[in-house]
Amino acid sequence: MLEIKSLRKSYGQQEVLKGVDCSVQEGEVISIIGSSGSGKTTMLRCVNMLEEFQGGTISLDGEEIGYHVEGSTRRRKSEKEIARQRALTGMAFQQFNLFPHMTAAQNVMLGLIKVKKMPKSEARSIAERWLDRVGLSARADHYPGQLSGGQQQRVAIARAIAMSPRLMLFDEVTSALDPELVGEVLQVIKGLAADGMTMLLVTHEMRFAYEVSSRVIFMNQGVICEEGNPKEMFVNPRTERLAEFLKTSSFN
Ligand SMILES: Nc1ncnc2c1ncn2[C@@H]1O[C@H](COP(=O)(O)OP(=O)(O)OP(=O)(O)O)[C@@H](O)[C@H]1O
Repeated sequence: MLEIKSLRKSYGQQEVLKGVDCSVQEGEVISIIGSSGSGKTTMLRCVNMLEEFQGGTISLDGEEIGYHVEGSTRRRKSEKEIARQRALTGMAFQQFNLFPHMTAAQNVMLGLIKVKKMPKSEARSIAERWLDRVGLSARADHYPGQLSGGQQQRVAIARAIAMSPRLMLFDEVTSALDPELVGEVLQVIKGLAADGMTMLLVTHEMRFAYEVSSRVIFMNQGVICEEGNPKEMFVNPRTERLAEFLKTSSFN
């Protein structure tokens, strides 16, 4: 469903993605691992159209998405087109980015009303359903400031999924959480994986990547260095780089 071909992305003179090729099939749960600065977050941000890229293509269900810049000109897309394409992928971030003056339910409803043009009552019932799914039905009318970090992250995940994206992107969603709150968020992601949602996760939680992923992608210096089934890869890494990375990671 997702096809990334020869993706290249630079920030100024620094080339961060140096030709990434990756295809994702429906229902796959893929963890992207690798040391800091290897380009994991940048890759997700290109897919979610938060970053421009200079080379390659990203296609979702055969449709080319993303911002490709050729020389100094961007392939022009209308705002409407960008909003529609961005809604094809949902993204949850390390920082939850909830609107503090809106309740949990209102945060989830916002995109449904503004982007999907849904009537308020319908948006509310979808928000309630997803908040219930992430274990927060009793907190629907609480403001982010009244919720723990783990609860806020679960609202952020519910907000992204309520938009019915084809693909969910998770960018280190547990990194900003106190250790005792990590489990509840990982549990929600595990549940979504069990439901068959297609997802790409950037994570430093190696044990989680091992348990939940159908495939793991190891990135190093802007390229995919190794990929495969975590059960094989983590036990018998083919490359020295992955072996070294696993030694310094939390996987043991
Ligand atoms: N907005 C930006 N402007 C300039 N350079 C950036 C920007 N965002 C990221 N970079 C650089 O791009 C490189 C890749 O960053 P990226 O965040 O994709 O790595 P990562 O693998 O996700 O790392 P981490 O695990 O630390 O999040 C890094 O060298 C980073 O400093």
